[in-house]
Amino acid sequence: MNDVISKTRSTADSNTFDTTTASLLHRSMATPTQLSQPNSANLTKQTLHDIPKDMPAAKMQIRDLSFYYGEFQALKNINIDIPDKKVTAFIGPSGCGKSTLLRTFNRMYDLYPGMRAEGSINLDGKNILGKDIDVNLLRAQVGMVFQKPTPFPMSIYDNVAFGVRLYERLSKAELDNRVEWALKKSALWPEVKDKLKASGLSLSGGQQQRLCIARSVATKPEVLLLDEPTSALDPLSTGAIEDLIEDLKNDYTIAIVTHNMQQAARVSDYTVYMYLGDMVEMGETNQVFTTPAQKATEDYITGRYG
Ligand SMILES: Nc1ncnc2c1ncn2[C@@H]1O[C@H](COP(=O)(O)OP(=O)(O)OP(=O)(O)O)[C@@H](O)[C@H]1O
Repeated sequence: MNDVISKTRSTADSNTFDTTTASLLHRSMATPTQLSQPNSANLTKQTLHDIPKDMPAAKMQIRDLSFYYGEFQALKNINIDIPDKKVTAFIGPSGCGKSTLLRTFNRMYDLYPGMRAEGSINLDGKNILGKDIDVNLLRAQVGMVFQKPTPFPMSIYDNVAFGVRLYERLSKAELDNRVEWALKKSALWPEVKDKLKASGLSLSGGQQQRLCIARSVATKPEVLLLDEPTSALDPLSTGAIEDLIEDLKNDYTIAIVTHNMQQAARVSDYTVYMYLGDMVEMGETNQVFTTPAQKATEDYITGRYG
């Protein structure tokens, strides 16, 4: 697919994509979150050696990653492996840097002046923080779904076809197939197949979020980033998205930020606990939730934090 993207990207209207993405991001990044006050300060500093030894093959390797909003350091020397075709959940108190970390995985911060990352993030062995990286191509490889459903003001069909049209040249029949495929992958097809020309904005919140997931998977990314994807949804829609995540991990490497401990426990294979910009603990979800290595992790997941 990368070849296809490389060949067609130069002819695509990438400005349209960037402008739309930028306005979406502006909405999601504009309000800095309040820093939480600690009550569990005795953390053992995480080091590279603390990455679990028996991890499956890593799709992404994050090494000594620091991130700055101007002078403020939001991420401090993070070292994590993101396992291939697994779900990795990021948990931690408000303001600990979960969303910031997720946004480094496809360099969303590039759209904003004064933000910078140091260290390296290797995607299949290539450092995506390098100057030579085509960020449009990167964002096709690493798709993102935001907290609030953000369908574009266009038809359901066009929402899903949007990114595909930017990066690939498909015939009408091929595009129809891709749209149907993505809507089926996102468990939305039965509900929208008879109204593909209706506005994406006419769907319910839960349907809109599945539409956004369809839009992301339509370009066939390798990694899917989900930033609190169900926080604005009712329990039924949340259940549908969680089932979907379970299904999608057969094909994609998924990183999810969630405030919902039960959700992290339900959907993820690995869990990362973060605190004030540090990665405190990473392990198999079952281990992190039952026998956390750090007292701070235990306090947080048992609700004794804060
Ligand atoms: N656009 C920004 N400009 C300046 N500082 C920011 C910006 N976005 C986030 N921050 C700061 O960076 C730190 C990490 O924020 P981030 O949003 O990544 O935390 P989070 O763990 O995702 O929080 P939440 O769970 O509340 O969404 C916080 O101290 C926050 O105030």
